[in-house]
Amino acid sequence: MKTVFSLLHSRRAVKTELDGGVLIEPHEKPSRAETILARVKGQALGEILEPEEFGLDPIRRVHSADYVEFLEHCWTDWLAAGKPGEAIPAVWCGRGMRARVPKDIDGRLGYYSFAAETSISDGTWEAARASANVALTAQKLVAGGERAAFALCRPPGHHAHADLFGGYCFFNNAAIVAQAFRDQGAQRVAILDVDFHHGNGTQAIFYQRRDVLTLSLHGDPDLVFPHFLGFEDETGEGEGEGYNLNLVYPPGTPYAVWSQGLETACQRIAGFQPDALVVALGVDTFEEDPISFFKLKSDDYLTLGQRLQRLGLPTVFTMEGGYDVDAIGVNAVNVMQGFDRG
Ligand SMILES: NCCCCCC(=O)NO
Ligand SMILES: [Zn+2]
Repeated sequence: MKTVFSLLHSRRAVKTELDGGVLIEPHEKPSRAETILARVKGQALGEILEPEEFGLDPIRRVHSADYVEFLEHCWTDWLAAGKPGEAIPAVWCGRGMRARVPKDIDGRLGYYSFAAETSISDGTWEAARASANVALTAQKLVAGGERAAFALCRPPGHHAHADLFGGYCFFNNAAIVAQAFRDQGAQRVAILDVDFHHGNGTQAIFYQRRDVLTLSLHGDPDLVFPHFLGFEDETGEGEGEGYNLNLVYPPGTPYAVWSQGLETACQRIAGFQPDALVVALGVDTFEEDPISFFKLKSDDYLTLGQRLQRLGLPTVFTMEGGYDVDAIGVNAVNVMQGFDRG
């Protein structure tokens, strides 16, 4: 399987993540991508390509123009306001307030985000743009005939809404890929999110649409991020009713249980008969992940890859979460090797 990777991921090197009331070293750090890349090379998974430049149009097919504009200028606006630290949202449009875009950078940070753990600093814009280019390059490979491709994206994307960042995500790479398939003539696309956390952004982007089926297996939002979306009664709206599936699991869930949900999702995908499949691949489902509570083991990712291959669909993998850096390379590449072996 070919991998797409950009060294520009390393421009995303914030020093802070708000966690438990303190600023910690971010879990979403450059060594995650470097470790996965080393494993891709060590396992001779396949050719490694740099991304092509696709510009802002494919991004704006998913994200609002004002949100993209905000992200491009956020850091310089923050500096111009004389702020001493990294850009962290601290005020939001609470219930009963007015959802309008303020002029002030503090107000705009809150307007365009849903969580405070995702700091912004110099280079975040460049890295997020490169991550979307990585995903679009993988999509182009698959649209061009490759059975599958691995978009080694960093920063991740599945929490990003059309005009909201959060959960370490800025551009929703999986959604951008799905929309690119649709814009190139695919009638139906499925997005399967196997990250530990609910793909709230992906769900929201396609919630009223029936051309893109969104499915997510994840930790109970009553207990974990993103807390305010991802419950099993969210099945789509209007035209999209019946085209969203959430499967929620408790602490300690092992592969034996999680894989039953995977099977349910795979059967739903098969019934939808998509022209392409996008897999939002987080491996924070791993038993040792520092911020999650499932109990998948490294070999389970081989089995996961094999099951996905059996769907028989052109497939783009977009890298999402996974924070046990020692294991992330083995776990992520196991999915690809399981897929390749079929
Ligand atoms: N306390 C913030 C947790 C953000 C979750 C990021 C993630 O892995 N999403 O898939
Ligand atoms: Zn996650």
